[in-house]
Amino acid sequence: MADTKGSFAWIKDCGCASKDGDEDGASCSQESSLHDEDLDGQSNVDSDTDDEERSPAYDLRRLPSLSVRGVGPVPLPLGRESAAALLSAGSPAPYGHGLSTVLDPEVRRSTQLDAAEVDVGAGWREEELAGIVADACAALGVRSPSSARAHLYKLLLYEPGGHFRPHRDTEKEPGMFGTLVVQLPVAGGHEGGELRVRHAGQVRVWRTAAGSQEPAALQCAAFYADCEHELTMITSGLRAALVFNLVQTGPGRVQRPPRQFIRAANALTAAVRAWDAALAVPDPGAGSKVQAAAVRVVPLDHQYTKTNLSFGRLKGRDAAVVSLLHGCKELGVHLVLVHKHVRGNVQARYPWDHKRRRRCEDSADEDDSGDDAEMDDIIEEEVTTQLWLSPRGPEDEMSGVGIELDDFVLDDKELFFQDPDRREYEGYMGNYGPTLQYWYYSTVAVIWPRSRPMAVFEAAGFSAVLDALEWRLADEGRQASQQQQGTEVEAGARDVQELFAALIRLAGSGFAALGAGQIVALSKHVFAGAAAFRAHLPAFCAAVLDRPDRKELLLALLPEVAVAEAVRAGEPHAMTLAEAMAAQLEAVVARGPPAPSFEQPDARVPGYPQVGTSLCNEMRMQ
Ligand SMILES: O=C(O)CCC(=O)C(=O)O
Ligand SMILES: [Fe+2]
Repeated sequence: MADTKGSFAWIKDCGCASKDGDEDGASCSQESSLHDEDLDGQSNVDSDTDDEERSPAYDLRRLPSLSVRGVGPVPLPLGRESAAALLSAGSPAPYGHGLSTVLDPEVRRSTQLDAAEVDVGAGWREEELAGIVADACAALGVRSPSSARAHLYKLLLYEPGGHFRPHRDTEKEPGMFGTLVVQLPVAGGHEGGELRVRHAGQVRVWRTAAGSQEPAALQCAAFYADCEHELTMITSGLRAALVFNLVQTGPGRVQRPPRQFIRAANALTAAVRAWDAALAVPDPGAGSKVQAAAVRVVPLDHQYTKTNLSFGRLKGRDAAVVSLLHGCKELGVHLVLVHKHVRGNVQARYPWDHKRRRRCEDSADEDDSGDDAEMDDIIEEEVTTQLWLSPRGPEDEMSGVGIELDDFVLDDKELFFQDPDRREYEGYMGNYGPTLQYWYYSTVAVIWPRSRPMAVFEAAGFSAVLDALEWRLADEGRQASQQQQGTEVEAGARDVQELFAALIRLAGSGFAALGAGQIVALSKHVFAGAAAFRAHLPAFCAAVLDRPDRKELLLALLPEVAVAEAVRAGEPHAMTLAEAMAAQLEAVVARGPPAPSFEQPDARVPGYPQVGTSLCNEMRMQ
């Protein structure tokens, strides 16, 4: 299964000889400079990495023939003089903060040279780098490695104190899916500097100092750009690294499931058929709408953005899982970006919080950064879907569907991690206490039995189905005016019927269960829609007449164009509604005219208060 598993980070060390007695317990052997750690810090070597550890190390590869504009050729390993020249040619490296880039040595301290200044040599790029990229792609589980390229982004230099706090890399160019770091040999090497890559509760650690003194060694790491990573402090020496964007070129192709998945694919098909069959049998005991819904949500491992989400460009394990789902003919699949936004009050952690507040206001130096603030009460929380993607492309119609996807997650898995992906703190503002905002991002595959094409709308509820129905009907009109081909029109008509059937199912015991607004909205379809809708007319009218809110409903329904026309044409069911309305009016008339009243309780007559007062009094004509 080697080509179906995807690791989130790949680290290729130098392969130099093992040394005993390394300070932090790690030797620079291949086995020990690569670690997986659980989040609690327990280290355990990942047995999956055996293969890569046996393959040729990069000290067998040629070093780049580095040349830097304004500095000239830079021999490797990097000597003291070239290092000084590079440091003075470079500039402090900023980091991305929201839409801007910010210089803050607390967050990032290193010197950078832009790709445009640096030449690694065409030969090295085409041969050695291409090999490194191929290895990285194999280890990361990239499904079409032949279209992956590494584009140089920066040359980075870290002096003692250099570091980069935990962050995720933004997509710096279209198709970017990961980052490749190639560490260059520097005379004397460096101490400190662990690259720690976190993903889905796991951490992979590269002790970059191990082997950094090897004169001909390249050490590399690659990771998916959405994985949080950090470089801990360099404590001595100098670290030099080329950072590349890993990019997929060309359009990603929707993948077929790997051959090893045949058994899983068969099992999936059988499971979907059983699911579909179970849905066809109404089960009054099934209770929750979630159980009965024909939709399930499969959370993906990685995060994606509107620009890089694509069936053909999924990362690691996600690619295999989605190819399996998409390969199942019985299933419909969409990829969906889901965001959760939470705003809340900040936990008051100190009994003297009020004093703290005053001190914050008084002193500009006081730390009100909120770095250690925690949320207390939630003021508002909202889960939204940002993009629905089918294998054909974005499905705009779906983006407005207010479906609570977190209700439908397979195996009751959590859709969002406990830690937010983004947080924003707002300190004390006037009379308001500090607030925190959290954003959580998740990408999911939404699946449903293909025999129920409207399952997502149905799971979202009555209004979603009704909106979809009206949208389709309007679309049908547009298609008819554009003289669309027969099969498309048929497919549209099928969708409309399917939606209407979903509406009736959602009404549960029938129209009686619907809200008044929903009844009015439906009336035009049952009175003037396609034959399949009109078949429901008797049940619809009977339900209206049976309802306790019959009086208001009739008042709202009879002026509706479709209903009024049916009455004018003498349609029998419409006539029962009109007659019921007439009976109600007769009852009102029989009670005689109401006593007219001229009460004006809010009357104000400026300058003539006594007139105003008398208008406010009860003034009935007897
Ligand atoms: O220096 C490294 O190894 C990592 C650098 C990094 O994370 C970045 O440039 O975004
Ligand atoms: Fe980074």
